[in-house]
Amino acid sequence: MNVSKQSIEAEKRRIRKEIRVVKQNYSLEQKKKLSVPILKSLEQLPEFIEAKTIMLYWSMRDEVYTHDFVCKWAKEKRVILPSVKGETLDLKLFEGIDNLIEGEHYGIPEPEGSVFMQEDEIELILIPGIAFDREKNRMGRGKAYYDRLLQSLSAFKIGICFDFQVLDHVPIDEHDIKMDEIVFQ
Ligand SMILES: Nc1nc2c(c(=O)[nH]1)N(C=O)[C@@H](CNc1ccc(C(=O)N[C@@H](CCC(=O)O)C(=O)O)cc1)CN2
Ligand SMILES: Nc1ncnc2c1ncn2[C@@H]1O[C@H](COP(=O)(O)OP(=O)(O)OP(=O)(O)O)[C@@H](O)[C@H]1O
Repeated sequence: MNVSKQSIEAEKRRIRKEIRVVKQNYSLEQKKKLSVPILKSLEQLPEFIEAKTIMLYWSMRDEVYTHDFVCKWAKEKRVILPSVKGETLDLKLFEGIDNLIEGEHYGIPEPEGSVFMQEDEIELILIPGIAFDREKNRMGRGKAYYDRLLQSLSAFKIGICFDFQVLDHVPIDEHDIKMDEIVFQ
């Protein structure tokens, strides 16, 4: 691995640590409250309003809280969630909380059932991240799941986060894929 790649990864590690510390100042309840206005602005974007098939995520404790949002919009739109499959993400249709099972590796709830194959029908993807910058760069948890997934999808990409996750600059390497929009508050 060359020197610049090493320093990018070191910088990403430093940022992940820094953000983790800030997040510890907020309880789950506080994060749920902070998530409400963020999701409100998401719902107002024309790209969101118009999309019929959207990929969301089932939030982990440190992310913008999406559980109620997923259930709400699944009544109006086709909602897809990621399912961890080795080093890649499968896409699966959300068919209600009762059909969620614990995912492999990280235990994130994900739909049980067959893989959603019509990838090109996904119009919008909501993507969590550890940090974003104003150039719409994103860095995630360091496993490159979304970077790999986004290579093959042409949907409108929206990064979502709390305001303290927006930095002046996040380090990027050649694999990192820019967002089309960042929603935060
Ligand atoms: N809600 C949610 N679902 C998602 C993702 C995500 O970021 N958020 N993913 C996006 O890629 C995929 C899962 N990727 C993950 C990659 C790494 C870790 C992870 O390293 N966890 C650490 C501890 C948590 C942390 O780093 O803050 C661990 O298990 O030790 C978790 C999930 C698919 N589903
Ligand atoms: N599309 C890809 N194919 C192969 N390797 C990749 C790809 N994207 C990134 N990598 C490598 O995977 C490692 C982790 O990448 P990176 O730090 O960019 O992940 P991330 O954006 O934080 O994670 P995620 O996308 O899961 O949220 C790096 O060594 C990176 O070079």
